[in-house]
Amino acid sequence: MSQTAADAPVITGDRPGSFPRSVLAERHPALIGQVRAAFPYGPAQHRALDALLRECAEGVIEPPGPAAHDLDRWREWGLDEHTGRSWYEVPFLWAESFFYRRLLEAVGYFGPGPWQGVDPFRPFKLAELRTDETAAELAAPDRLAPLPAEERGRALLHGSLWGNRADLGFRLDAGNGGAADGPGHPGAPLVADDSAALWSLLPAGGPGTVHLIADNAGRELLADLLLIDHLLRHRHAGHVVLYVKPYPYYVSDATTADVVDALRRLREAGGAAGAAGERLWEAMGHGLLDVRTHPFFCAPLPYADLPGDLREEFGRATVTVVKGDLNYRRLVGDRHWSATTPFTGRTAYFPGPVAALRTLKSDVAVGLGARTEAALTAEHGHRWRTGGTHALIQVRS
Ligand SMILES: O=P(O)(O)OC[C@@]1(O)O[C@H](CO)[C@@H](O)[C@@H]1O
Repeated sequence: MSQTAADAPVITGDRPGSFPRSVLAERHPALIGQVRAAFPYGPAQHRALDALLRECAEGVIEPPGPAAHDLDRWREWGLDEHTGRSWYEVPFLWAESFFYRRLLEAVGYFGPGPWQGVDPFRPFKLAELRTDETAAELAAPDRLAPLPAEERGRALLHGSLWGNRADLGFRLDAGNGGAADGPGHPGAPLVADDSAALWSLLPAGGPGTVHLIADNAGRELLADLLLIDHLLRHRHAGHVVLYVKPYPYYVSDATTADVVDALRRLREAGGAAGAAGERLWEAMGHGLLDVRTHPFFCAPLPYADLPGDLREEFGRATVTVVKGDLNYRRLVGDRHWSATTPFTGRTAYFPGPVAALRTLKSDVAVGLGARTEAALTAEHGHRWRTGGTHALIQVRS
């Protein structure tokens, strides 16, 4: 069934027991606690964190101070309209984005001062680069090495897709600890799989430009970088642009510093992963791999509101690959769509071919077959949408 925005309600946290409500009421306070415990913050930062905690628990949305560096930008993004309202009643996407903005402000990230630029999530991201799971993933390219390039490409695409499950915000929920034991794992059937269409946009030897809008640092980014190396090495793309966040966001979203950490981790891994790390390091030096960012990547807005400069950039890409759940919400619109609403219709506005690679971790889903949706709901209830156990690849050529 096709649907327009007018009949698909915007997702908010107003319903007790709903997924967004649990994020706002439980995940955010837990995150404040984790960040506080990870740094020797001073009294002013503790007071600001206490205030944010109170505000999340019982209060209404407060604006940033009048001297905030980005006040005008947030005004354009709906601040005046949402100030003074409950966190639960404003659009979920807006509330989450603004929460991360406020958390960074509370710990002094935006400065001026000695804590300016100190990423409050960095200890968690660095720890992830040192886990056994990460080490196992970095050994995988050695096992893939004897396979034909096409098969390796498919495996690396799936690695990048399922890498999206390694999102640190998602793992804050106690109930999500078991996601790894659910039906989802690399190789499990996808709820939608347009990967053939994706590969047909990227024939080997083609001079294409791939734009990849990154999601999480750590394991997901390592897998993305291995895929990018494959695309460049086998000439599926002559140029790759990797878009990252301009500041820490949704706990583990990748920034430029995280790309550097990931490239260092790849290089020290040795073997096939290490060789990929060396090639990527050089590719950056030669401008074959560009890392870019833009304030819009931390905006509480859908991609339908892309600013003109990004619209032009994406319009020039052979394909833009959009990673992860949050980017998916922004790509199709953070609304209660019917799951059978066509993906092609929802992304028709996008200025060029676009591919979504995402594990399902929120209420939003479009582009599924009616039978697929019915089977998923019969087997898992609502949980297939939010549990991170299912994944999709959707393409609009
Ligand atoms: O974009 P990602 O990393 O795949 O997922 C981000 C995410 O965990 O954060 C939101 C809740 O905070 C959810 O909508 C979504 O599942």
